[in-house]
Amino acid sequence: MEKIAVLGGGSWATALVKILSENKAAINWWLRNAEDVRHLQQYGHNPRYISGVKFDLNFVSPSNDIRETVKDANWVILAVPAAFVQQALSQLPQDAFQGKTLVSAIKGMIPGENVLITDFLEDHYGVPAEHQCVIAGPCHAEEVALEKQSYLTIGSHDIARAEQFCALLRNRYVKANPLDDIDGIEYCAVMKNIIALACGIAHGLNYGDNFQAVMVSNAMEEIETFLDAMMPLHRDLKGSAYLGDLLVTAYSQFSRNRTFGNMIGRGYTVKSAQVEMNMVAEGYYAVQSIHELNKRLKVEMPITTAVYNILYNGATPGAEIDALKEKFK
Ligand SMILES: NC(=O)c1ccc[n+]([C@@H]2O[C@H](COP(=O)([O-])OP(=O)(O)OC[C@H]3O[C@@H](n4cnc5c(N)ncnc54)[C@H](O)[C@@H]3O)[C@@H](O)[C@H]2O)c1
Ligand SMILES: O=P(O)(O)OC[C@H](O)CO
Repeated sequence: MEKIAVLGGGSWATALVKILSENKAAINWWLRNAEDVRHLQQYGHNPRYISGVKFDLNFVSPSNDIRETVKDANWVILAVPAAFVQQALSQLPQDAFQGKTLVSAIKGMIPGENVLITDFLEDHYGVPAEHQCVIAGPCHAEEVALEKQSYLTIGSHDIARAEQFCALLRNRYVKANPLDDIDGIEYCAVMKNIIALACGIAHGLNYGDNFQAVMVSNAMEEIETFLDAMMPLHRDLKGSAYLGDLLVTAYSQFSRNRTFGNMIGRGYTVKSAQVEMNMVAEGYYAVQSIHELNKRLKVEMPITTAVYNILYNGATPGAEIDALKEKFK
């Protein structure tokens, strides 16, 4: 039997534990909150996120001891927001992941270091690139809970390893496919969150679907320009791990980033939007990282720049979106 450690207590970790445990893998599940662990052990539900999902505790062992959770696992899935990765892993020794496959389910970068999660794991924990996978694709935890048809893409330099992980995920409502462009899909997942923030901001300012469609079309060009400058490769951005993920985030009622942007467009401060959400909009942190990286690349990224100016430079959302309106074709 596969032994899988899942790290994180939010919506996505909860959805992944549902998928994997229903396939009868043994899951050690680390949540930082001891109260949530006790609730899960007693009632079989995560009290905070997608709490309608009931777990079979014959397959799921919740714990708030991260060392124990990771110890015997051959797969370790990281599903905490990027901003809290360093804090979460700080209790682990540097060789904690030796001989294991690390799977990042995170769509974000390490703030300050401005590196992808896979690069962070290689640099700080010595996990070789070929021992890593990422989970990509347009998939909201809320729809997994409802068992709505979903598609995941598993990126890895080691395609056989990615295929092995796909096999652990596939079920009646989840299709999973391997892909070797691990860095491309990781960067794209980071950038789509920034675009969803921009879509939310525009919506909050009362722009409609016509404008959003043009925003998303321009965003695809912005993502392509950035990826080509950062890591040139012939890739088909029409694939669901790229365009599909952008679309679900930009349009879905479940999107954290769009919701956060919408509040900013309606006049909330960053702090009040964060307090009201209870969930983490990765794009808030990502825009700072991408802005920093682009100081070196110097490619044209008008949407990213507008979101950065609004969130970090005190620019007025109305003025920034008005400026974009003139640039878009
Ligand atoms: N939710 C989805 O549908 C979905 C889908 C694909 C990928 N992801 C990615 O999964 C990752 C996890 O996001 P999520 O949606 O599960 O989170 P979430 O927004 O549902 O929940 C927030 C999480 O952040 C944790 N948290 C909040 N403040 C913290 C702090 N100060 N220190 C440590 N942890 C703190 C909470 O405990 C909780 O686990 C993100 O990178 C996200 O982009 C999410
Ligand atoms: O759509 P968001 O902003 O909730 O982000 C979650 C996932 O990345 C969707 O694939």
